[in-house]
Amino acid sequence: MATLPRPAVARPSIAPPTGPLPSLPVPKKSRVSNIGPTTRSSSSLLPSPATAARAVSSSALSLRPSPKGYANSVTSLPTLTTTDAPAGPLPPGRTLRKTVSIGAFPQPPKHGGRTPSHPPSPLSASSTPSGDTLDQRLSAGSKSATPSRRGSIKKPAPRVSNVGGRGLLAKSPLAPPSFLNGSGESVSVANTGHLSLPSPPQSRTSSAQGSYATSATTIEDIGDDESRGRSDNAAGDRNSISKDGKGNVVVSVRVRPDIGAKDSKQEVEWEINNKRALLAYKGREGGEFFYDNVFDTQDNNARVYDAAAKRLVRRVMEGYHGTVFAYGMTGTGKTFSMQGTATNPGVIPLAITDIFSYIRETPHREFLLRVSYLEIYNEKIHDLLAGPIIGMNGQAGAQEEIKLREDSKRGVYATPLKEEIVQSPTQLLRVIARGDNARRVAGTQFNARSSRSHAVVQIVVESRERVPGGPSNLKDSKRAAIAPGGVRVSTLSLIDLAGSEKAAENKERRTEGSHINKSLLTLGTVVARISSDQDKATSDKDKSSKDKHLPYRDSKLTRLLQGALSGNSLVSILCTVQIGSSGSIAAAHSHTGETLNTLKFASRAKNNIVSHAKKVDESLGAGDAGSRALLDRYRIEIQDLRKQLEEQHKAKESKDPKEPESKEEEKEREKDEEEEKARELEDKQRHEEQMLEMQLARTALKERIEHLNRLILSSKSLGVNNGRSFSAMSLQRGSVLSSAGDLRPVSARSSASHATLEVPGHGVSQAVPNEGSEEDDSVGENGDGSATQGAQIQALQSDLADKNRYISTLEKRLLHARRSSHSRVSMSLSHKLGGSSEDGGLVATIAEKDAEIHNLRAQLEDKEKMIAALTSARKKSDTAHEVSSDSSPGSRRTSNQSHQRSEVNVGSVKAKGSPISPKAFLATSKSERQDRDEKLADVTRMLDEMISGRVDANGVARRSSLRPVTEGR
Ligand SMILES: Nc1ncnc2c1ncn2[C@@H]1O[C@H](COP(=O)(O)OP(=O)(O)OP(=O)(O)O)[C@@H](O)[C@H]1O
Repeated sequence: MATLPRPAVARPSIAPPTGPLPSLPVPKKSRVSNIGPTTRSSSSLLPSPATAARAVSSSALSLRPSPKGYANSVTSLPTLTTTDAPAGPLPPGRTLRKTVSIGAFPQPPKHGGRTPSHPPSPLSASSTPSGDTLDQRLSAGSKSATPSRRGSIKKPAPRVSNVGGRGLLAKSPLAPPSFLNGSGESVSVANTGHLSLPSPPQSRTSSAQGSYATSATTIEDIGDDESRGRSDNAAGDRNSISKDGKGNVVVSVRVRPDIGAKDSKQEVEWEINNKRALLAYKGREGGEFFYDNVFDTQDNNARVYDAAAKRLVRRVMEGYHGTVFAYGMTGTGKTFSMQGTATNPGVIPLAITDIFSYIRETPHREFLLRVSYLEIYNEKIHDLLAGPIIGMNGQAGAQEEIKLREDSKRGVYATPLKEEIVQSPTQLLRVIARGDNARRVAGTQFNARSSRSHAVVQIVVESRERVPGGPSNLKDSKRAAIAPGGVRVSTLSLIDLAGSEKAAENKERRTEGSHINKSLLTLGTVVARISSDQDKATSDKDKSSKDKHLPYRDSKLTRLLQGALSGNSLVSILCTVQIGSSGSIAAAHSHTGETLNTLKFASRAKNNIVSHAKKVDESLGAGDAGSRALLDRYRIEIQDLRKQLEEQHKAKESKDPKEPESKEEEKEREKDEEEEKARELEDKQRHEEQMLEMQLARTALKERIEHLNRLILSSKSLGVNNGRSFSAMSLQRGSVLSSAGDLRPVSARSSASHATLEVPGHGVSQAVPNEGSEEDDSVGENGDGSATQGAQIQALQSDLADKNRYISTLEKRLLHARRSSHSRVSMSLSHKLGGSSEDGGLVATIAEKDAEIHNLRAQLEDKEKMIAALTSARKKSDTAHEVSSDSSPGSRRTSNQSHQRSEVNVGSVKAKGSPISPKAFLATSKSERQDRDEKLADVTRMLDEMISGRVDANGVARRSSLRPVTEGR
């Protein structure tokens, strides 16, 4: 069993599209080697560089009438003659690179339900059920590895009746999957550094045939290739492009090998001269047909591509619209030429290789590629990339109808059509292979896998100048995002037409055939009517009026090709024929007729179609053309996103999501702390105020106590130890005596002595010294205790009342101060008191002060008791005095007078006067005086003890109140 052919270098990776671009061979060099001396030595029919040069320069050839028969039958077709250019030697070793390049290309998948006529992809070998297929592929691979024109010649595969592919070819689940993974899955699109584009949407719906926005003029960018240092041997010398635009249309004829032909006579009648690009029929309707290229049966696809499409593809990359289509009878090799095989890739995969090679060779521009794939089947357009439509019931549903529309900018386009953005050759091939799988094919009389539809691959190429310095320079504005130049949007259309055929026996095939034939007939009609006078001198208005008379609308095919046929596009037409035919003579004769028709079509196309394709305008991101350019959209979107990112970054820098929170928290905390401090301060102030108030209260209490103490001391001094007190009492006594009416100065002295008590806040009568009171003094000093004691008690009661009022006033002030202070700081105080040692200390202080106040009050009460005791003693003394005086009227009177005095005259002895005369007082018995003295001594002792806290005030008023003595009594 043969082994798989191994290329010299690794095949392109079929890794996911997100991976880096695979290492691609350089197709130009590879394919150039195909026409090198080594290859050419194998056969005289091998193409040479000279042939290639001649082929491309054919547009500059002179036209002359054909001397042979075909010119007679088709008089309108001129015969082209040319002169071969000298062949130049090719560098050795290119054969190997060429083989690698071709062999590295994947095979567009075919349905597994049929016997493939093309060798399948070697990468699908493991799943290929047919060993023959594998052999075929290996055979093809071997041939490819040894470049030879024989490599492309093989026996046509036996026909297989197959039905499937949308009802034509059954797509068996066991069908070998394409190595391109053309299973209809969406191709993921990822960033690619090569394209320098962001990850775009995977696909989008857009037009297919748009972008024909420029008016047809002659090519004006001569020298583009030279500026790149590239030469295009296969496509020919750019100088061969005539100014009349004929160089923009390349018509080639490819002869399919027919190894199984039984009628050798057929081949004898034909002359195929690829050097001269001549195809001559020596039969009855014979003639010579000259084209831009004639490929014989041993020319492989690479040769075809180099000569017929390579230059066009390059021009598309430069900004021209280009259309390549294969035309010919069924089974003559259109699909073979367009798609090729794994070992003999056709125009489409080679173009894809070239596209990405061009991108690599053009670092100063950035590109975006999107691809769509449609077919026209029975005059209906179907999207081959849309995938199966699943209806509500889970079954296949109908695809949305695709219509052709036209506008002045985009020309004729199909919509809605899915477009997929591709970023690598593999990805692009996968997408196309997926469309191939969806294409309708069926077995016919002449082709086991006949294309039953016209298939149109459209690759939209967007490109723009790269901005120096990278995308960072595109920060300023949207306008800057598309600066310095606009975006070119050009379209490469690669079309594999269905083949014309005779009426088939199968009704379905007949229906298909009728549509195919009708559309091809329309195409022929349009091509036949296109005047070769359509040159650049023709105005657009005249041209459009002419277009209106052409039957483009008679078929969707011609409608879709209108832009290309009317001159807005570079055009390359590859007509395929088969010379010789197996079968009967009649069939062979019919076949020859079809071949001649194809040749006639090619000749008309060659002569009539004139393209004045012009490099498309670069859109500046505005208008319809600009709006179609995804490159602009993405760039602007990138710009916007970048701006947003920068703004977010700036915002983040200025206000870090975490920092602001922490700052806010910190501020909050600081605020709280400040508030706390303020509260603490307020609390402190309140404390201080409280302390101040307490201090004030304490001071007031102290003052009151001191006052009371003074008062007590005075009371003591009156009757106990203090001689001076007695002196004072004597004064008091004197006053008492004076109050009796006889001793006026006593009153005055009494007042004076009373004033010495210094009772605050009490109106004191001015002391009037009485010089004549000596007697009174002596009386007092001598123990006139009775009158003196009552006066003392009265004075004490008066003072006590004053003191109580004073205390009451102080208490009121304290209470008021507390209330006002409490109203200011009560709230903050409540926060601060809890817990702190300072607060605890404060509380303790307050408690201490309260206790102190309590003690003071207790002392005050004791003193009140003392006063009460004094009062009681006085009463006893009075009672005793009354008892003693009851025996004499004088004494009773004195008692009455005294009682009357005590009741009425409390504060002013002087006012009432003393009813007791000193004599009466002195008349008291000695024993009584002694008794009084004893009692007075007892009272004095008791007072001393009470003051010192040793005596319990039994039976006296409680301590709980600070009532004035007068009230308490
Ligand atoms: N140049 C060629 N060399 C070798 N085999 C060829 C060549 N051209 C065509 N064939 C073979 O002929 C068969 C028919 O070719 P193909 O399917 O490409 O014809 P077609 O023109 O596309 O037919 P249809 O119009 O019915 O689709 C295929 O098996 C293909 O491999």
